[in-house]
Amino acid sequence: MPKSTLCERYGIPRDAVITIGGTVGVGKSTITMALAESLGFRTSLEKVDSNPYLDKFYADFEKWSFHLQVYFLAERFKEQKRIFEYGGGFVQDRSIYEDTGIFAKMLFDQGKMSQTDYQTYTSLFEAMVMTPYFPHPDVLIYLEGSFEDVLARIKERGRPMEQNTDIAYWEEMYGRYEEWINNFTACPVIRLNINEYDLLKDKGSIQHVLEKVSQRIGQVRQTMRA
Ligand SMILES: Nc1ncnc2c1ncn2[C@@H]1O[C@H](COP(=O)(O)OP(=O)(O)O)[C@@H](O)[C@H]1O
Ligand SMILES: Nc1ncnc2c1ncn2[C@H]1C[C@H](O)[C@@H](COP(=O)(O)O)O1
Repeated sequence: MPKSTLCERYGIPRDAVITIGGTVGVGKSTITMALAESLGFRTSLEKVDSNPYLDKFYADFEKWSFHLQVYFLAERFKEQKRIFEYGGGFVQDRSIYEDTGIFAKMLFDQGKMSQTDYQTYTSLFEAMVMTPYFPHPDVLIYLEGSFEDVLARIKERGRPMEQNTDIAYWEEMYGRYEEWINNFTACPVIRLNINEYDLLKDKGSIQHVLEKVSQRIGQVRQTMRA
């Protein structure tokens, strides 16, 4: 079936922006690519291999936290601009809200980023959000699973810098993600448990995700009409 027909069948606008959120290793990149492929959308992926600070950051959080956050912010800003200029039709791997609400805040709270650096970072973020390039996504698909499953995926993926990171870092992040999503209101949310689909064993399980997106977009439209 042509991809445009799939969008029509599921009532997903061709200019929609679908953002995938969730903790490290939960499966964001995998579902981003599958969803974009099935809808004929573009992807906005996090580039890990070309990140000049990530390895250094994992080796010394205090020294590199500010550099890394500014780098991620700049990369996400460029991606937001690209999405805006194409007029949507994107699946985005991680939201900018997670950079600020999870990572930067956690580093500051843990004393791994100074107050001055955190303030500079926050004011940069606020200035960026005020530009036209930051419309809210149409929907955020939040991936959730047990901590044990997420940890197993991080191990299986095997990025060396992540293997050497203390388990407490992932545990703290996992807890913060739960709290963050419970209070998230910037756009409609779909909570998707990672046991509800398995794109590695069954590519067709993307249909289940499409149905959920379709239902949520339908609900939003109904609320707007009422
Ligand atoms: N349904 C699945 N079952 C088992 N492993 C999965 C599944 N989806 C993704 N993975 C694996 O989990 C690891 C992390 O996935 P990835 O998409 O890179 O996560 P993220 O982008 O959230 O960090 C990868 O090794 C990936 O192949
Ligand atoms: N804003 C961030 N601060 C610190 N580390 C970050 C940030 N965004 C992503 N990361 C790290 C976490 C992982 O090691 C890689 C890629 O993230 P993933 O969830 O695997 O796509 O970058």
